[in-house]
Amino acid sequence: MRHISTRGEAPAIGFTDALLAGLARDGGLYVPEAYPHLPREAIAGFAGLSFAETAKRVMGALVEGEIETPALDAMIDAAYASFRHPATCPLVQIDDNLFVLELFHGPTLAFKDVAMQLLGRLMDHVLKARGQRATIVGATSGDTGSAAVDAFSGLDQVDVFILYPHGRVSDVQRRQMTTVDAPNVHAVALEGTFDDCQAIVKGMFNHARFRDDLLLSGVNSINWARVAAQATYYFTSAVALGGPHRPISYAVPTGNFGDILAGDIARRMGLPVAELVIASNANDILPRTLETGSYTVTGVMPTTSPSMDIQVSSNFERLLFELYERDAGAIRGLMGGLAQSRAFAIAEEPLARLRRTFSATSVPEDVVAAEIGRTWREAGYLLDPHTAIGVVAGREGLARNPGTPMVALATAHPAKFPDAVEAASGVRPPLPPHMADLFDRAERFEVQPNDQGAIERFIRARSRIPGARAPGGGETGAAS
Ligand SMILES: Cc1ncc(COP(=O)(O)O)c(C=O)c1O
Ligand SMILES: N[C@@H](CCOP(=O)(O)O)C(=O)O
Repeated sequence: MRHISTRGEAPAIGFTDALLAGLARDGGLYVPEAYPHLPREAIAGFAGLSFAETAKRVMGALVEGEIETPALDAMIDAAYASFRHPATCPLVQIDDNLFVLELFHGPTLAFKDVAMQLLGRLMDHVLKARGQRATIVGATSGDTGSAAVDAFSGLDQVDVFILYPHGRVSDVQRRQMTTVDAPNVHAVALEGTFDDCQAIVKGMFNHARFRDDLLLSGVNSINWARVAAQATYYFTSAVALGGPHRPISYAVPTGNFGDILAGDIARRMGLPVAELVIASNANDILPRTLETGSYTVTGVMPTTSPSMDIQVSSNFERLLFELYERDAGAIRGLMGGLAQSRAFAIAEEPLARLRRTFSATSVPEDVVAAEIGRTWREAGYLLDPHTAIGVVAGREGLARNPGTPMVALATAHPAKFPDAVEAASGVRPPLPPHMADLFDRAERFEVQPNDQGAIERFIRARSRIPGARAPGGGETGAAS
């Protein structure tokens, strides 16, 4: 299967090339030329399968033979063996027809592990087979970075540079990134926001000389393999609740639009999904876009759900590509507008499609805290602030459609955000035993200015790729 760029000006490539490429060379994001379709009977046949067995079928369809099946299956088995729950991603019922899908049983306690544990193995496998090295760059508001550090630390083929917004991630998130003593891992505290980190990462991909010298690769959800690997849990949860014989709804705490896009991918692959609800915190660019048709970037507001303190939702571009019926020229126009004036307007028909297939809500801080308290009192279940936003949105969705089961994605373990959880519920969630000494470990990170040139010099100086330490020429790339 070939993968094409949403901007239409990069060559079509296979799955493994898309895996290593991250961002396409025209600045766009890769998507498959056509989504593989899983027949209803095949999805029904997932009933009773383990998470890993389901992943083999879902990822098998998306990888489509580009990696030999025994090798892919072994990597999937190893990835999900790292989870600390026998069901990998269990469902827990917290109210009538309302379920949370716990995605946080992986090594770093957030949903990112589901894809990242597999991505690390896939990249290592492909790089070794090709005899190549890579420099992985990532932007994080806290969770992608910790998951990437865990998945890639100590690997010979890669150096990892993670940019996070200085002072804007939780202490647990920061320490997960800064206390890993592996020479190939570099945690960079950027003096800026997550959007600034993401803009620099995209800018480095758009700087051809730097990208080529450093053999750049990405682990954010701009990487097609990341979002593809997240589709599995929509299948496992839907089938557990009676799918595909009845549609299931999902409320998804959303920032960069990767997790909810994975639900849309599952739907395009044939899974009956009733509603996909975008659940935002006070950084409400997506609910505003659905309401007004105008995608307008404003300043980022710090909240108790810092991983969702995002204004530029990268993966929305993949959805726009579908809403505009794969008109890459139209996407180039919209993204040009975004780069120039921090805004674009969605045309009437694509907007109508967007409103038919998604709904959205923005949850204020006091409501997040109230939901954590309510769910603890009524169900004895402790939500992290991100998950609480999904639960609020899920309750709203259930009020619209009480007969359809609603799954709120539990994207992080409450112990990652103990201060907010304690303030809202009176309970301080402890870290699980494998992380109990996190606050005793020494930290290692470097503060850097919000400047792409400075970050490129920082990376070159620490690269283990022969020749990459020499300063490169050429213009610095832009973020769009
Ligand atoms: C805990 C948590 N919840 C929700 C999100 C939002 O997910 P996405 O960026 O895929 O929309 C993130 C960050 O990505 C996160 O770390
Ligand atoms: N919330 C994320 C932001 C990056 O998202 P990604 O899914 O594109 O990697 C984080 O925790 O880093």
